[in-house]
Amino acid sequence: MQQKFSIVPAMISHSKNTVGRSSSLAPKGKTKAKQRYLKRKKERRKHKKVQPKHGEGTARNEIEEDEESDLNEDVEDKVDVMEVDEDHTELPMSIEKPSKEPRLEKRLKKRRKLKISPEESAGQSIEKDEGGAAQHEETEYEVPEASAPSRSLSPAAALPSFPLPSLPDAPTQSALALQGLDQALMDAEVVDPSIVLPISRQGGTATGLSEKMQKTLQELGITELFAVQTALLPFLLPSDPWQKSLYQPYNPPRDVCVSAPTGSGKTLAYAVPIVEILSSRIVTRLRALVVLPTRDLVAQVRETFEAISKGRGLKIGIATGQHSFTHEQSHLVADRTSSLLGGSSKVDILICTPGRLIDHLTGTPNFSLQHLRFLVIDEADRLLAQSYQDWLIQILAATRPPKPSAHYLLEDLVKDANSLWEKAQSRSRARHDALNPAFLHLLPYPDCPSFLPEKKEISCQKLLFSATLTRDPAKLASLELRDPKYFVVHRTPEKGDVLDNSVLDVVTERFTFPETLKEHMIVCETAKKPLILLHLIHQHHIANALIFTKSAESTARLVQLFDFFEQARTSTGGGANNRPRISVRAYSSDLGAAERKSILGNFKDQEIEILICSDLISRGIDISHVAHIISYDAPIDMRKYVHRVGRTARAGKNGEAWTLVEEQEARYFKTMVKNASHLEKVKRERVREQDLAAFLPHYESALTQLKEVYSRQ
Ligand SMILES: Nc1ncnc2c1ncn2[C@@H]1O[C@H](COP(=O)(O)OP(=O)(O)OP(=O)(O)O)[C@@H](O)[C@H]1O
Repeated sequence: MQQKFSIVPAMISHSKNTVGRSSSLAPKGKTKAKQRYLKRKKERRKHKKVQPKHGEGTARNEIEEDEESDLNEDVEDKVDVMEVDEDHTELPMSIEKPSKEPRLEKRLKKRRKLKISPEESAGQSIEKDEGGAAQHEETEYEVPEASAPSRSLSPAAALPSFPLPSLPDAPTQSALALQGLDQALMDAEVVDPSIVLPISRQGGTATGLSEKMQKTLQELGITELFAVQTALLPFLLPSDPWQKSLYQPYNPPRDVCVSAPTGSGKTLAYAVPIVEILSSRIVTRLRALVVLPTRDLVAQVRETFEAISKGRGLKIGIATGQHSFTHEQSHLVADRTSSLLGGSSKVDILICTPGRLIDHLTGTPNFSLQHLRFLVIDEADRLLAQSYQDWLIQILAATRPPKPSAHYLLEDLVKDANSLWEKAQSRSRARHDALNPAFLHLLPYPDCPSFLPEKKEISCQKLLFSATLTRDPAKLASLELRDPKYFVVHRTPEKGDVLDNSVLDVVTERFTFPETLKEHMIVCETAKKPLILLHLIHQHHIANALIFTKSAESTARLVQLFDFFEQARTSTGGGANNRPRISVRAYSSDLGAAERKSILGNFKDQEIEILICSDLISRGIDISHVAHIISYDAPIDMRKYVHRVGRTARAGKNGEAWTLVEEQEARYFKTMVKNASHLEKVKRERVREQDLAAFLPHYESALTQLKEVYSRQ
């Protein structure tokens, strides 16, 4: 009995403030469990007395057995205490310390330590009733595993053994990628990039193009349609003339998302149908809006539109912030003085950057998007990542008719007669001409109810394009696409490809690269990178190249070093080869818009051989003679890599891409490319020390000069 009580303080002694009555109460209140326990104990004692006769138990064994039995008792005591507690019998508060068995006491002390819960260790006392429950839980888990089987008297079934917990198999990468994916993307039409379709002037039906357009394209040297165009033109220009009509309020067109490699002709894929459809318009309204991320791209796309819309009478405008706001306003809107509910546009097609577009939406009177038939978002993934003034939300709101205000007027009539009067006044002052049918309820007189099931859906068709289209469901949802149709221009799977699902490849960023592109990488020491770049350019006679750095600052520094090197090289007779001094210029956001335009013009005219640039022109820019791309600073993600290298090998031309990878970046870069299943396409090149030797003297002289310049600054 003493042993039984000796265990109780072990469970509660750490809680000095526990409330309880005298110990004499506990033995008296024998429960059935206690009686069972005492019976078992008796049996065990009997059994022990018998044991020495059979075994050769030493004194030590006896002690161990004793301890074991104590432990078993300990366990059972705890069970008893639990039962006592369940019966709401309070535990004894003061218990005598056991006078014998120091080893057991040691073990108990150890266990006491283990039993201290975090709250208690923080000095909190536990109320006995509440703490009791907590202790029960502890007690159950504290039973040492080894001692569990020794409860020989418990029935085996009382201790069911459960299988060990095991982790389920992780879902495959492809399963994860497809989770939450838009069904429309899963049902995408996959287009083989090698498909071409001749533009024949006789059989116009194959391409759906008008005679006029075929003639224009052929004059531009375009004799066949590229893959993305063969898929998109029939979709946007169906043979049914009704579906080609300017507005389709009863059968609004489906929205379109296109993922196609760099240089595959996406611009013409949307520009041609827009020009074809808008050509039937009679009055000028803003009917096509093309949003692009940079001014340079706006200028480029404008050239394309102007080239293919010759003789159509369509007016094309741009808004990029390059000119003053009033200048732009005067080019976009005909009448800014009177209030026109239908807006007043001077252009049919507007190509713009999102920031400037929002400025006009909010600050230019009579600038309206209610007549939009096409909303094009090119480089969609880049633009959707940009949240400037919630540009997308504002644009979409401007294309939608405001909610009919009939109820509103009635309710407001009661609430605020004054404001209603003002509204009615301002509307009646506004001229109502040119209202889109879906906006007719803006008129100050009531909307006549009709028995005809008249739909008033807007006919604005959204067209999204990118070489690295987003799969982000949230971003796609923000576009409020109407029954979207996806086109994915993707290489057909090669033998041995693990994944042969093109859509899966797109969503897992296994992008398609131009067939005509050759890729290399050079792993090098950071300190030797500039020297290796110079060697590369001279060794491979590189010209018509874009060299990408990580920032405008790096661009400026590298250009200066390059200039000093060329100066040193040519002043001593040409150095390693007799190549005349290479003309190199910087192109980054550090330069003003006019200077950038002029530099880009000079590069296009091949007056500048090499352009060292930041990622400002890594997207979309189309310069046909670019033969080499050098990533002086390795790109940090696959999308950036795709767009950089995509500035060459465009429209079926050959091109080479080089990436200089610093030793410490090599692992990251290789993993990135490997994850895109592209590593085998990137050939590793090695540069030997002796190859660099010829460039070293001029390089060192250039470095010294550069240091001087920077120390002066
Ligand atoms: N059918 C065609 N035949 C010949 N050249 C074409 C054809 N379609 C487009 N091109 C030319 O291909 C080049 C690349 O086209 P475009 O700039 O539209 O590519 P992209 O797919 O938009 O590339 P990126 O994703 O890099 O912006 C342009 O110079 C364009 O004039």
